[in-house]
Amino acid sequence: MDAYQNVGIKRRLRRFFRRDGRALIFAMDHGFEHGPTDFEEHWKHVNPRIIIKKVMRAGIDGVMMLPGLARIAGNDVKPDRGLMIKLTSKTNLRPKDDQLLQSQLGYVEDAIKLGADAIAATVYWGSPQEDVMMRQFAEIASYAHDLGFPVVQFAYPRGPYINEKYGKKEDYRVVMYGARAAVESGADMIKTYWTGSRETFAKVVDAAAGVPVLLSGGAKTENPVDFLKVVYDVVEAGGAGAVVGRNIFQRENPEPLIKALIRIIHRNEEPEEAAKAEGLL
Ligand SMILES: O=C(COP(=O)(O)O)[C@@H](O)[C@H](O)[C@H](O)COP(=O)(O)O
Repeated sequence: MDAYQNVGIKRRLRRFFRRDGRALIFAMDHGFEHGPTDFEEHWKHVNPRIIIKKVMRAGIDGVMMLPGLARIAGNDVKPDRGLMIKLTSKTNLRPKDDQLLQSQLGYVEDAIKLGADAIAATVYWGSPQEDVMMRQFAEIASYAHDLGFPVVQFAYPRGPYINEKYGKKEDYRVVMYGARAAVESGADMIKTYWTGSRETFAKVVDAAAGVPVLLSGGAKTENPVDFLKVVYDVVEAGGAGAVVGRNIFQRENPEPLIKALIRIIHRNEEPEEAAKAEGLL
């Protein structure tokens, strides 16, 4: 028999992942991490209740938010979809030297009170502050697991040594190192960067040894098909889907893009085919 908390972890993960083991999750932490200017393209989306209603209608599998935003809009996330609460963050206002640290801004209890189905935290692997984020993650994961909650790691390699040795943080060797570090530190789901090709992303997936790896969306692409192609390659590489912010909320009407992403992630449709079906081409 499973321990009680293992049942809780499995049940809660199912609110994000469909039977195919894949998920499309909407990210809405940009007002804090990047600043409200991220919403200026479509200013009404700065209101989480407006954009979350749109993504729900389009069929998104889950939503990720910081605790205070979940207080405002968590209830708009339908009960059969996953609510992920992230407990660490940083503002863009910090001095440059402190940008490589994510600080804890809430507690596991807060996420539980808010109805979370999963609890997330970032680790910048390779940062001079890596030790602080490892400890934060360990404390959050240990407590959340005890209470039956899955833990998501935003496993982002970032730091001076990485740039020196690998040239860029998206080099697959360092992305797969971050994914592996996430697995070995106890993550149940991993969010990380695109490595630029299907072949290299497949190595990241292998390094994660069965823990689902989701793409971190990145900046909005002018042509939506370009983004669909990346997500297609992610799932072809064995990735478990995507966590997407700007490519959704920086479009006035994000519903066709979300529906096209769902076709790719859950129905294995090709990018152009999915784009045509949703009127994007
Ligand atoms: O991880 C984040 C920020 O990463 P960043 O420091 O901008 O590389 C989150 O703010 C976002 O949730 C994540 O980037 C997903 O949103 P998009 O990249 O798709 O906008």
